[in-house]
Amino acid sequence: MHEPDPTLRPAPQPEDADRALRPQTLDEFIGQADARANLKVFIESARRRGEAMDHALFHGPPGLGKTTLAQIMARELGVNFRMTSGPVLAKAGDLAAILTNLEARDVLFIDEIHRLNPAVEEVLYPALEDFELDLVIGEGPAARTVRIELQPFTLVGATTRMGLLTTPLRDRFGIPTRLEFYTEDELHLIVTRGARLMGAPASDGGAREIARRARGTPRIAGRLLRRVVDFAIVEGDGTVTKEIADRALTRLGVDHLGLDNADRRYLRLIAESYGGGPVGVETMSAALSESRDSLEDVIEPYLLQKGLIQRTPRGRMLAQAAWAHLGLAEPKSRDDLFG
Ligand SMILES: Nc1ncnc2c1ncn2[C@@H]1O[C@H](COP(=O)(O)OP(=O)(O)OP(=O)(O)O)[C@@H](O)[C@H]1O
Ligand SMILES: [Mg+2]
Repeated sequence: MHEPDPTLRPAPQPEDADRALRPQTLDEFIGQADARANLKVFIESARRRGEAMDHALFHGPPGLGKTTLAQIMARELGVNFRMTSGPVLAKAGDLAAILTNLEARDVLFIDEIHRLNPAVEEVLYPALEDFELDLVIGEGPAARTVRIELQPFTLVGATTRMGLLTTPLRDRFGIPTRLEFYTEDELHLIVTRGARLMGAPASDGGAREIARRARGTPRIAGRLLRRVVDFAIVEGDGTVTKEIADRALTRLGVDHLGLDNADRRYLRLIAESYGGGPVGVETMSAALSESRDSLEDVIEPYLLQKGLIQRTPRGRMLAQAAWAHLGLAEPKSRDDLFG
């Protein structure tokens, strides 16, 4: 048995219900059809060859299933799942301790891999390519390098910010996979399955209302479902109907497009303070007291996907659909003003 490693944090502890809703196999996993079909082939091939699967990188907005997919991969490969994250690995030795404890073909999951310390990242390169570690032992004139052979393993990296990965790191992943927002139909299936697992009856219309307003994101769908079930139990007969879902989501500040208060504040700032833009992301970040990262990772991807904003070289601009959604009149175009 290995010593428990302090830098290996346990999987984050979401609400129990969240864990219960997590799909356990690739077949149970709904959506991401392309990614899933490809992974199935790579997993099956690695199994037949009896080798470690090639390293995989999952990127995309939060809550789309990166961690879930990594866990499923380990399960389907029939190997251990070890989990850590970029910011937790402070020193090269932290990573070395984890790597030397891996068993053959294990899956090592590194969340937020774009936040790896450069010194730690250096250690990772030869580990990924040749399953070797070069460690410096001792200091000063007595220092020497020892090479340690590792068991072949599969690194699964996850990031919300592909652009922040260094090129050498990105190039070492044989299987880069981009996760996309889910369609309303896919979320409908996810909500229906979730309601069944929670033992909460949901009408087709109720499940669809939640799906429509879940921002294309299974994690949000699960969260909204739990809140709607609360309302159904207290203010209805326990069934998730379209009416209960609509009432609950409106009370929670989730509008018909699935936008919440933070999304609307973002749009209103561009509309009301900057005449529709363009406005730079740093300015937005200061005005909203939100970190630039959370604007770029969490808020903007969905607004872009919905065609509510545009990114231009001079900053963010409101699209026509956003004015309509906010119920505001679009100002006359600058051509009209100056023409
Ligand atoms: N395809 C899916 N079907 C059903 N539920 C899903 C699916 N994908 C994700 N979920 C659920 O959504 C939640 C979030 O998934 P997960 O933690 O894997 O997202 P993530 O991409 O790792 O997010 P983050 O970037 O924030 O770490 C989990 O509770 C999981 O049960
Ligand atoms: Mg995750």
